[in-house]
Amino acid sequence: MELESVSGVGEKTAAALAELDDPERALREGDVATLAQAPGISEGRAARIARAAIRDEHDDPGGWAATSRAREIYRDALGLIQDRTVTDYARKRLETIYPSGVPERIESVRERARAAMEREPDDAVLEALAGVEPLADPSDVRVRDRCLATTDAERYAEAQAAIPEVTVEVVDDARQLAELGRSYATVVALDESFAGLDVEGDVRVQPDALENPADVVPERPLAFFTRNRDRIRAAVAVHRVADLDSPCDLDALESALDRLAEDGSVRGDDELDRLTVAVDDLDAAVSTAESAANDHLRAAIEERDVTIEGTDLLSLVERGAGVDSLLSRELADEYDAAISKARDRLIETLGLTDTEAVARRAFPDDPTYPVEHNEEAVSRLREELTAARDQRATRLKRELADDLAEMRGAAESLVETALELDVELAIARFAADFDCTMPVVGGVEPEGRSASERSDGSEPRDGADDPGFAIEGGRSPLLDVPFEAVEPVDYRVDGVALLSGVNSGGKTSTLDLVALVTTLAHMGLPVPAESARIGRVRELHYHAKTQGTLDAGAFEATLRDFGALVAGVDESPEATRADRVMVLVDELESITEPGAAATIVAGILEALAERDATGVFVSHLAGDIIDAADADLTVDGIQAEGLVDGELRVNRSPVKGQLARSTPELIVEKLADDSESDFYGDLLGKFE
Ligand SMILES: Nc1ncnc2c1ncn2[C@@H]1O[C@H](COP(=O)(O)OP(=O)(O)OP(=O)(O)O)[C@@H](O)[C@H]1O
Repeated sequence: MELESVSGVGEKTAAALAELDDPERALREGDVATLAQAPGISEGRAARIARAAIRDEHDDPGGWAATSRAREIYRDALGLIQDRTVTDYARKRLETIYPSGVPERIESVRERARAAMEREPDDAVLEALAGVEPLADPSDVRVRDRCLATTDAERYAEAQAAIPEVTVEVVDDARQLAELGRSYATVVALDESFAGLDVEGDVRVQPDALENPADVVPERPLAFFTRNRDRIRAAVAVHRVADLDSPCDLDALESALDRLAEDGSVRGDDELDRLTVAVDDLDAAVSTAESAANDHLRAAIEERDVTIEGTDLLSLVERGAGVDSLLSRELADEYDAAISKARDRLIETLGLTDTEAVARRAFPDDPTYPVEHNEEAVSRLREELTAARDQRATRLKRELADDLAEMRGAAESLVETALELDVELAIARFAADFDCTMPVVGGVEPEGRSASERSDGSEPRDGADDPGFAIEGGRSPLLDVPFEAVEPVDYRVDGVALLSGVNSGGKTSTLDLVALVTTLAHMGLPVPAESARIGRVRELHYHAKTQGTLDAGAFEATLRDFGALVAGVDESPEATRADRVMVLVDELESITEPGAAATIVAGILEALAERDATGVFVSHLAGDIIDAADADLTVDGIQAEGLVDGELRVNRSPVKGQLARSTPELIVEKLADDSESDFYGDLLGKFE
């Protein structure tokens, strides 16, 4: 896929995306989280790019939500599902689900949503999901205990490029190589010419080392697991609690991860632990052993009566000799015992085995008082212990890297499956929380079968493929009352209809419900209704109520919008199904004075009705609009069933073909019933 061929992706964005490991995959799969890792690409932009890529794939012109209110309803619908995600990934991933008029696109999401609705959202799974995140790139690895060596300048550059984690040294000869052997725990010589060379330390001759970098630096493959250890573990936990099929032996993966410490080292190896402690505690152990020797020697000297002949004393004083020679003569045995104690103590404290001989040299044979360790021997011991520690650590890393290497693909798929499960569970919870069902969209049944292609010979559902919509038991989660208190609404419209109703009867809420159900249906998602049939449309135009009368300029602009809308539908006189639009308008009359408004709304409705559009226009002027219209217009009404304790009791489902009585009329009627006076009766008569 050419990155620049994605709509809206210019040269700069394409360059940013190209920095990703596999931008084509991320685009194809709508992986917003990965796209957002490209430099300078925000999450919002990443979601737009992913949507554009999906649109391109489906030849989808976009722009289904054609007005700002329609886009708000889409955001609200998406928000309801996003609120039910656990991971940030799923939240962003859902951004790639958008309303579309393209049947293949709708069906591909519906397929997924159907599978999602089969899932049981379980608290334990949600808890486990909390630790899952998309896999991150490991940070750069730097290894200091190993080096590569070569005599060849070209090979040097090659080595630097192939294994940048270690230092590459140029050597002239075996002597220089041997020197390196003393500075590094392991030296890998790249030249064949060194084969058979016998030098001290861990110096290997491996001419093919650059072909297998993981062998030299097992830290490289391990870095992926070190960086992502906790995420992979969480994904394993998700697979266990959700009882998902796993691509590898989860126990083996977990136990391998258990061996990996947070800093990338291998843990749980007694020998490595011993060597690590020995290096760390060496100075302290030497000084304790030294003190023990001195304590022994001091006690011995204190207890001892030393007889010294006069001539000896004289010679000592004359020669200015120290007491050492006296010590060696008189206390040789005691000194030996003290030194031996110090050596044993050092070996025992550090648990030394292979390096015992060097450790013994840390305390000299020649008697001195106080006893002093031999710094050179201690340094040598430190070097040997450090090299042994590092060599063991590398060997263990190599073994662990080998074990884990074959599980990398499985680990990646575990994390991906867990994250995608979160997307599905969010849809499942949305569907469960709001009693949703899969709607019939554009004649395609909930289970994905087209009404016109029934292979089992059964009759298609009546009117499944018709324009308009029919919602039964629709309950909008966007209402300002708790969902349990939302009264179900039945509403069906074929063509265009005026919706009248008492004040606060729920006209705007009904439009919102129709917009929400239509939007969700075109996203390929379940809808909050007992059942719903939605005619497929190319665009949704939802115009919210304007606050107050518009000035001349704004009024003209609004009229132009409607003019363009009508003209847009008009462009395809053979209005095929794919060209249909849905228009929802709330109290357009508020833009200007009532008389003119009724005439304008009537004109727009007539034009839309002629063009096979689906439309609902909420209006308090429904009666005047019908009068102003030349054609027959349908008017539905949200009726008050009466006044109870000064409150209107409303039937929230619009009654087809009935102009709703207004609130003032209902109040006058109540007063006429209650009062003796003829005034109210006469007033009531004027409403007819
Ligand atoms: N289906 C419903 N179930 C429960 N409450 C509802 C329902 N529909 C509407 N309501 C309640 O009625 C209130 C008024 O609804 P809405 O604003 O839709 O009425 P309206 O007819 O458009 O009012 P207006 O006459 O001001 O245009 C809502 O805020 C909500 O509290």
